[in-house]
Amino acid sequence: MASLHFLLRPSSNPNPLALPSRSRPVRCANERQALFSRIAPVYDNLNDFLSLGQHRIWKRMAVSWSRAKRGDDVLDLCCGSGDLAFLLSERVGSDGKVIGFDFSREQLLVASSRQHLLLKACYKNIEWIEGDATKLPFSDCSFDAITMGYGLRNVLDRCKAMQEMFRVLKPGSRVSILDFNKSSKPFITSIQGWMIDNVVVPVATGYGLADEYAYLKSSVQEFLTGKELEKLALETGFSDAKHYEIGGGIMGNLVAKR
Ligand SMILES: C/C(=C\Cc1cc(O)c2ccccc2c1O)CCC[C@H](C)CCC[C@H](C)CCCC(C)C
Ligand SMILES: C[S@@+](CC[C@H](N)C(=O)[O-])C[C@H]1O[C@@H](n2cnc3c(N)ncnc32)[C@H](O)[C@@H]1O
Repeated sequence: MASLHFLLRPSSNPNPLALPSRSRPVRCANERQALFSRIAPVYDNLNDFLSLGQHRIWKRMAVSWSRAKRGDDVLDLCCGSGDLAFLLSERVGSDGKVIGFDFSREQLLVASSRQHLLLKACYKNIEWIEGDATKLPFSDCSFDAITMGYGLRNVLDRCKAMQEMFRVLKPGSRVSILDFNKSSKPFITSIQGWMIDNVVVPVATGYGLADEYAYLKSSVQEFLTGKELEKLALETGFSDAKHYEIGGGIMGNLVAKR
């Protein structure tokens, strides 16, 4: 029986029906948690549709850059519905162990149900844990690799999340962080903004999730550029950090070595 381990705690969102207004930025962790729980039922299908399946390629690249290998203990932070955790699971095999970690129980429930539906033997090596990326419940130097897909931009205290990743990684191991690229090229920024305004938000509106997807644009604007991400990693203590632009510059991936 595959492992399902949620740290049980009451929902921290007192009123999940109180949607944030598009004019008001999503500022507190509870609001973000509620946002990701609301989009959980459609998240996977919308990613496939909106990226024309490209996000699967970007996620494979992120997992490959983590250098996770057979038998490793690995962590997928902000795992959501589990795409990167499933890819990691195939790489580390049944001798390895994958932890998918997220603060949205609804996302973890989707991940866990996919784990049971996909029926691959190696997926038994995945455990889902509910918690906050800025307070990881793991000992120092526990993991051989960490991945994080579309997570860091959404975490309120990015410095703390980076410090926690550094703490739980074994020396010599890598973290691979995939996200939208906050480009310094105005052309890329305009294309990205145009896609969100004219494709992503109109499609999401059809599911009653306009505000949730409009948040995407402001979150990319408030994110760090590739150079700033490299600087953050080095300041956190990582010995090496390199940011790669992918998907024509729309996406980026930071690889940092402890
Ligand atoms: C992978 C996608 C979205 C992930 C995602 C991340 C978030 O932080 C969210 C926050 C709140 C709500 C939703 C999300 C969320 O879904 C989909 C990305 C779609 C893009 C707009 C990219 C479209 C790309 C092109 C179709 C492909 C072009 C590639 C080519 C090589 C130039
Ligand atoms: C856009 S989704 C990405 C999901 C998945 N990694 C993927 O690539 O499809 C962002 C995820 O980060 C999680 N998240 C955001 N802030 C978090 C935090 N502080 N602690 C734990 N999870 C967080 C959300 O619940 C959500 O599932």
